[in-house]
Amino acid sequence: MYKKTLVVNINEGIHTRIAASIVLKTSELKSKYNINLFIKKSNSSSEPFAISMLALLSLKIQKGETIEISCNEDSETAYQAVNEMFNFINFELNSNNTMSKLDAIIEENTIANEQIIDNIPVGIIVIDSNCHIVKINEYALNLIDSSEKKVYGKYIKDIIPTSELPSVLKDRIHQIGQIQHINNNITISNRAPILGKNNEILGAISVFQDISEVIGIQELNEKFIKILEASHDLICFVDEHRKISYLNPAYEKHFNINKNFILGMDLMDISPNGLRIKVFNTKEKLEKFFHRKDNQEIVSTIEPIFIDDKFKGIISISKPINEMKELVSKLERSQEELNYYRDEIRRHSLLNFSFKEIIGNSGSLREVLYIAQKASDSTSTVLIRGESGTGKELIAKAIHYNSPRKNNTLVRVNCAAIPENLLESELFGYEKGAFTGATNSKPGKFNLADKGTIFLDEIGDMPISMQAKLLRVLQDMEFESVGGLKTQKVDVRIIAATNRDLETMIKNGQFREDLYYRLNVINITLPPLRERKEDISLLVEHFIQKLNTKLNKNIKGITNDCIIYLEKYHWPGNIRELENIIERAMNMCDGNLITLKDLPFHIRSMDNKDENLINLVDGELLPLEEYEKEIIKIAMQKYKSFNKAGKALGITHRTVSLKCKKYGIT
Ligand SMILES: Nc1ncnc2c1ncn2[C@@H]1O[C@H](COP(=O)(O)OP(=O)(O)OP(=O)(O)O)[C@@H](O)[C@H]1O
Repeated sequence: MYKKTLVVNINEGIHTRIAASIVLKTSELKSKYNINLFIKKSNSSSEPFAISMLALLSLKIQKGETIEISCNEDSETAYQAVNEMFNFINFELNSNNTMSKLDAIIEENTIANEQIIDNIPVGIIVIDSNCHIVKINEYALNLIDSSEKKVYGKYIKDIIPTSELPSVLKDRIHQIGQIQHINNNITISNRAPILGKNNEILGAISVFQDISEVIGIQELNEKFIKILEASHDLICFVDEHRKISYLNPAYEKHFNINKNFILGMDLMDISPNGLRIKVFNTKEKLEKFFHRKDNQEIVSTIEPIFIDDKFKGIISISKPINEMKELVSKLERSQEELNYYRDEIRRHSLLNFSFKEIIGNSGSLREVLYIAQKASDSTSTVLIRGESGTGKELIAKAIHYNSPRKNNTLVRVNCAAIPENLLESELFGYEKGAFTGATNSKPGKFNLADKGTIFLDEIGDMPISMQAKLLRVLQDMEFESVGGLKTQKVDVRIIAATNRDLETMIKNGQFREDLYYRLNVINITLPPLRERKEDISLLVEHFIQKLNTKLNKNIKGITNDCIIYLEKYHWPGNIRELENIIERAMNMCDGNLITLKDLPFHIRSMDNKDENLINLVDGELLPLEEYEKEIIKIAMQKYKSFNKAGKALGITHRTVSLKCKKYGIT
């Protein structure tokens, strides 16, 4: 490459006529030496431009600036061509440097053109025949967020990678209305080649406009239409010329009309006395107005539309009242149901969770209730033992709902009912993706019981592997969910229950001893019903009352014979069994008193006659007082008066009364 620098000494710099002289000289030298010449400002980092009017004018070379003339060959002819151009500028142009009046007019014209291009509200980019940017206006610079200095002389694709101008140069074909993405904006562009007098290619021009906003508005419009079409309200637009311009499908359907016959019609011709015409004329909004239209009751809101203070028509939105009435009555019905269930739940919670609902007057039950009431005030772990059906769950609920935690949750986990492989995730929860099917994370029972109580029912059936994990929670109140890395801390009160013989299970290695001691802080053992038969008559009375509501019956009581038989029975299923037998008897009962025939056969067939007067308990005799208590009770149940009972037993009524007091017989 051969190059030479010189200082421009022309008073007005390289203005239009000078640029034209240089271009003319360049084409002379091209025909003489068949060589291309290039020019650039010496201090500029951009590539040299092939000499052309566009390039020279874009460089805006001023007096005193140093320029570099070059040729991309290193030959003798290149040397001569560069030197001739150097001499031409240095000696001919630099010395002959005054601007004529004609030059001034041409220059003014060029400047005016430039200003027009800069102020036009579209983007303009011009490239020369080498794809270098030679003109870019303000609009385009704003769009690409750059400055003239950074882009002039640069290869177009380095500045706008999506530019199609190089292909316009190559193919010499106009491109019209092309969508182009520039710097996150959507533009529409026209592109054209710039051809010289002899049809030679001088460059290419792109004129474009940012239409991002237009596209955004179009999208918004489409979404808006979708909303209108999906709405159940009856919607109608009337434009500023009083023509119907839109009806939504709900409107068409409700009034059974086809929009194609209505759209474009004058509102005056369709509904000359309606509310819409009124709002159209007065331009005053009508809100929630009840009226009749086509014999149907509807409620409408009709509003004038103003855009930039200009009246653009009206919109009416209506709802048929029948539909609303239906909705309101549905809502009222749901509300009633809700109130009913709310009351039921409240009633249930009051009924079920008070100690008063635990029936029985026997010493053993009173002892249990005393401990349970004390346990309510404490936060210590409670272990409730007792045969199936003795009321363990009832006691657990009573403890929770009488404790300071009563406003938080009581969560029951039946350890025997949950499969071993699910128990851990049930208790401690799991994280999303912890196992196949875990599409969402789920909290465990311990999370749900935070600040409340967890009731671990059938704890004796908990698999030994889980017992270790449970022990950790009992010790530290800490655990990790399945698949979770974070240790979670909770504040949970533990009540456990079982009907299993934990001590034997420990001996057999089926229950952890350490867990047993952790659980067994407050021990409540519920006596089986056969050991507190004195509670049977009270329980029977309680169940009759409770079940009358459930069964919609009005049973008043039970005969004494029945009670005697019920007390003789050994109750393997305890209170649950008694409750079931009373429910059955109430179903069998024809009158309002349960009699022997209503009891199941296995109870009423228990024959007294073959038995001894006194039954031995496990082959052992009981203390005399126990028998005395039993006899007095039976007598009082049968005769209901101290006198009569005394007569039957051969003792005074006073003795009967004293014995009743002694043994707590009411
Ligand atoms: N003292 C009581 N007073 C009134 N009802 C009771 C009493 N004890 C138990 N019941 C009733 O007996 C039924 C069985 O009670 P519960 O479910 O509490 O027994 P459980 O010992 O937990 O039984 P399981 O070990 O089989 O789970 C329930 O309907 C309960 O309301």
